[in-house]
Amino acid sequence: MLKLRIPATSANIGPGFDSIGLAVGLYNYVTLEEYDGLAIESLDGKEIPTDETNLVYTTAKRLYELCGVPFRGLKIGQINNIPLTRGLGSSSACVIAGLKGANRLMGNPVSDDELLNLAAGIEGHPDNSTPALTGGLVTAVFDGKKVWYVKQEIKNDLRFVAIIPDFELSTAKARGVLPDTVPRRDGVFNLSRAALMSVSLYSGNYHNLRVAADDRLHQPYRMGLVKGGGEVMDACFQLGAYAAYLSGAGPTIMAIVDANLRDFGDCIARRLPELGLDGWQVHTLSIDNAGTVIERV
Ligand SMILES: Nc1ncnc2c1ncn2[C@@H]1O[C@H](COP(=O)(O)OP(=O)(O)OP(=O)(O)O)[C@@H](O)[C@H]1O
Ligand SMILES: N[C@@H](CCO)C(=O)O
Repeated sequence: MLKLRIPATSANIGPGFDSIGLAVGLYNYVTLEEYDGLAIESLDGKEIPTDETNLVYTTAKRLYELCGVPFRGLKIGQINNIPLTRGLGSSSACVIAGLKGANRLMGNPVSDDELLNLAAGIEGHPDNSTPALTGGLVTAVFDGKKVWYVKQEIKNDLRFVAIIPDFELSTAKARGVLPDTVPRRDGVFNLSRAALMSVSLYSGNYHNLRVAADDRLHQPYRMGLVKGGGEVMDACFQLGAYAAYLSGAGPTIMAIVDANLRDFGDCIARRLPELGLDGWQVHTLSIDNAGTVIERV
């Protein structure tokens, strides 16, 4: 039996739509073993699909088929700490668990880079799936077949404070509100900031982050789907965050704060009820530079 640990991921980081993402220290755990049939158990009682539509199962089965290895079936156990459909890469975590786990069960016939290509093909974009496997800060291009990427380990002097609404927002719905074309000035606005975000996080030039996190490609269109999101962003800046942005497709708001700002998470959690946002959760997370780990064989 295998046990995998897969990190949550935060994609886009403001302007890097479909191209920049990072992994954080919030983990799903998945056990996998070959089995005659299908048995999927949610070990923490969270509601997940336990039939043949389960994403860990479908991706694992797909890799067996791609490799031409007879597929008997799988027994899967899941601990699901990454909240579903909240912009923290829950689907990528399943895809990576299925691919990495199946590959190991078959004796590792496929390279990690090829697993990343397959994962991006399944997800449609590489900004969650790549850091979910590699960890760290990832800047990536998916050309439809291959992911061209750089992983950079970033220092542990930042905290990523995930402010998670009590409602879901599927990636499909959040992509559905985006326009097909954007003005050239918005393209220039974003590409300059995406480059600045990537290099500023890596180099520790955190004073750039507030400007670098601004975006005109997706956040202005999606914020209408996140009731209270604008107020939460304002509160993050009042409390001293370097930056705040819509994590992935939302609805989670992610604040980037200095690690020395130890009470930021408590302060924002106290502010939420004042904004009428009961039921939201706050997790203060560190960068995960390790990526997916096979903890036990
Ligand atoms: N632990 C899990 N077990 C099984 N299926 C899951 C699990 N987590 C997510 N999924 C599947 O992935 C879907 C959510 O994917 P979606 O892309 O909408 O959100 P997300 O990955 O959390 O957000 P984002 O891509 O913006 O970070 C769920 O509806 C479910 O089908
Ligand atoms: N880049 C993706 C991340 C969500 O999977 C989006 O914003 O739609």
